[in-house]
Amino acid sequence: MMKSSAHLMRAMRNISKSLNYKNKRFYGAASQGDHIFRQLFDIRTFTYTYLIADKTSKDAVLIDPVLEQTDRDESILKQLGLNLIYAINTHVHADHVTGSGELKKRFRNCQSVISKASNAKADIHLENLNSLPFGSTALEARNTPGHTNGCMTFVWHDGEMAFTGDALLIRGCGRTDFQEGNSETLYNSVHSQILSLPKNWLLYPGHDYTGQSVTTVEEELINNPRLRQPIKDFVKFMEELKLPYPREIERALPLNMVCGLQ
Ligand SMILES: N[C@@H](CCC(=O)N[C@@H](CSS)C(=O)NCC(=O)O)C(=O)O
Repeated sequence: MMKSSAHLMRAMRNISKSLNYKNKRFYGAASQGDHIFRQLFDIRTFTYTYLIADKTSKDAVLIDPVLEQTDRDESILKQLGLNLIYAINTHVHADHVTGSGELKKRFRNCQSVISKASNAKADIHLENLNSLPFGSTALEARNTPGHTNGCMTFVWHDGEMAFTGDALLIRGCGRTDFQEGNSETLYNSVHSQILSLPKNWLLYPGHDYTGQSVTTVEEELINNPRLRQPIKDFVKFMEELKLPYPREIERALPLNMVCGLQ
């Protein structure tokens, strides 16, 4: 009996080691340590929204909220007793309308955030390497153009993770055929600003169309079929992608240029 429980403990330790799980690491949801983290999904547009909050100050941020999920986001924030201070957009989305405008109406301390390079209207415009502090932590904003000119990736050093928007998707990347997209620029952004992070850091995408939720720098360096290629092959691959335009592009772009419903 003693032997088998020791065996079980050893096996469990090995499993957590192989998952690289430390108390500090978060996957889909966590509330241990000083922070709360949630990965939320909009099934209609396959969009991920991320909630990060500081447990002590109760200050919270949402990355890439979706308009149609505002009731969900409001409920979670209120149930957890959080103050939403930033509704952050990784870029001007073409496939869905941001929830930023509606969230601002429901949370009076909430400010909309987007990159300066996006040329969109917002309360806060970020430039490369700006820090966005909340509670005792902060997000670092990195310019990662290529999918759009104004795309930003948000690096959360305390969580050892980054939110890549549509620059890097799991085993994929954002399309580069509209909104000033440029595949060479995207390749250089992803390699220099995202895949240069420590290999075990977690990467959370803006969308997933295949049922996956999280990856790591190392996994993408090895397995990303687009980005592990030399740049010239990547550019050719992106030229041949030929995806249909997003269904909601005509509704989404003008509203997202002013950070959602006003
Ligand atoms: N079918 C969806 C849009 C799918 C799409 O184009 N996704 C974009 C991100 S949102 S602009 C993308 O970059 N996809 C890359 C890929 O390889 O799929 C809709 O109609 O909304």
